Amino acid sequence: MEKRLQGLEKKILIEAGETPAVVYEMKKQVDSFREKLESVEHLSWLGLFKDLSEGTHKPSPFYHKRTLHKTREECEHVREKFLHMSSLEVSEEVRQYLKTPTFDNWQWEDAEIMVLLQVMYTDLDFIPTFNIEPEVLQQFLFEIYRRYNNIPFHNFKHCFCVTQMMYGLIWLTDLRSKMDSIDLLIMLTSAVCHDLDHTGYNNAYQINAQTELALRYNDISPLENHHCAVAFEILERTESNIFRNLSTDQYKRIREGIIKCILATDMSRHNEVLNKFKSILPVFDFTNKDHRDVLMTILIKVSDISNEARPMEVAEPWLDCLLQEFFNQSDVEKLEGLPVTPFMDRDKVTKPSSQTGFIRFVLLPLFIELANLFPCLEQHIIDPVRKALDYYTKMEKALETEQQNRAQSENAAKSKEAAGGRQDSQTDAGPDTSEPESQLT
Ligand SMILES: Nc1nc2c(ncn2[C@@H]2O[C@@H]3COP(=O)(O)O[C@H]3[C@H]2O)c(=O)[nH]1
Ligand SMILES: [Zn+2]
Repeated sequence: MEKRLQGLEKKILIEAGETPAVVYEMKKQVDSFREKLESVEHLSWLGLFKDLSEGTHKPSPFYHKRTLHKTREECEHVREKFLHMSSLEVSEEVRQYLKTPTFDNWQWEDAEIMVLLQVMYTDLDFIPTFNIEPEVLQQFLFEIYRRYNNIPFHNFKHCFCVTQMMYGLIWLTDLRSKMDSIDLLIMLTSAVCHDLDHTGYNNAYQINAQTELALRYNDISPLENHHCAVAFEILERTESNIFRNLSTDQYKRIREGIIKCILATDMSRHNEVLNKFKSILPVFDFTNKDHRDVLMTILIKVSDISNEARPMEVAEPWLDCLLQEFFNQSDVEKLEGLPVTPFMDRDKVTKPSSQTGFIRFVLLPLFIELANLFPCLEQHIIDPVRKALDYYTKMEKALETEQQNRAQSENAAKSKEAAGGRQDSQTDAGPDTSEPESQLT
């Protein structure tokens, strides 16, 4: 509209020699319309962002500067790179490294990540077992890449990390000898799909803001239901349906499994899922389907929150990304007058405070139960988490000491200032009788 108006203005200017008042009026209306659109957060996917840096809070560095969804150009560029690279052989060294929780995602760009996901499907023998055509797997992976948004944390790289941890756990625990291929396919594909089209605002926000998702799913795990629905939207299309050569019964079982796994990632169900696992642990039986189903939900939950099980140089940038997304949500909650999610509030949370509580009360209790079933995991996922807890506990103490020191020196400076002020006023008013020295003089 703006462009057409500019064109019209130019034409009139050439023909009439000056801009008529009616054009000025129209320009004013277009400006005010743009302003209106830019201030409406829920229209952000139009690419018309309200820049939160105008507010009193420090702006999130890039969150609002980007469009939520990937652009067509961005996708095509990555797709071309991916297709080009997918024919290249991935070295044995990388294939082995990919099976370990020490894998560093930050060293790989998105097209390479897609190749690595392809390697996972290949090395778990899914291609021949389920008769998956390479082009269909590539199309599936491309759609997955496309439907993760440009947000700080719940993005395609997070999808990869969760899937890679799941993949690592499958190898470390030798699950291939304990569960059948369909279960493994369910686990890996659930991890790939588990946060599809996340917008960077959690369920509490969805429900409080009465978003479209909350309305659609009646406030019941709106996000997880959506991630799952998007997954099956992709799988409904023949060209990206990696399950298209399976029997109806196999497809049914896979669909049921994926739905269970993705819905279990809703953290409001954390205790429910963990308690179920604890109750069957003493009698855990791999031949029991119910037991295997619960284990699958635990494995996806562990993978989903496993950043702190990674080396510090991999984990710490993830925490920055998470806090960026958290702070953005709480900023928006404040702006919209919604209840502010306490653990996302930049005025209340610090890096170490966020991690010590999370590791103590959420991560370790969950990881320890999984390690009860698979003691070999202790060194791979529990030891690094304990190290991280130690690191953040020390950081928290250092921060507290620094705050105390700062408060003390501020108080000292204030008292000094007050004393100086008093002395000045006393000089004006006459001798200070309270001071021994002045009494002597
Ligand atoms: N504080 C903290 N929270 C985490 C971490 N990893 C995951 N989470 C939380 O766990 C949640 C898992 O589900 P979500 O992806 O919805 O959102 C995630 C975050 O809220 C972490 O390292 N630190
Ligand atoms: Zn996730």
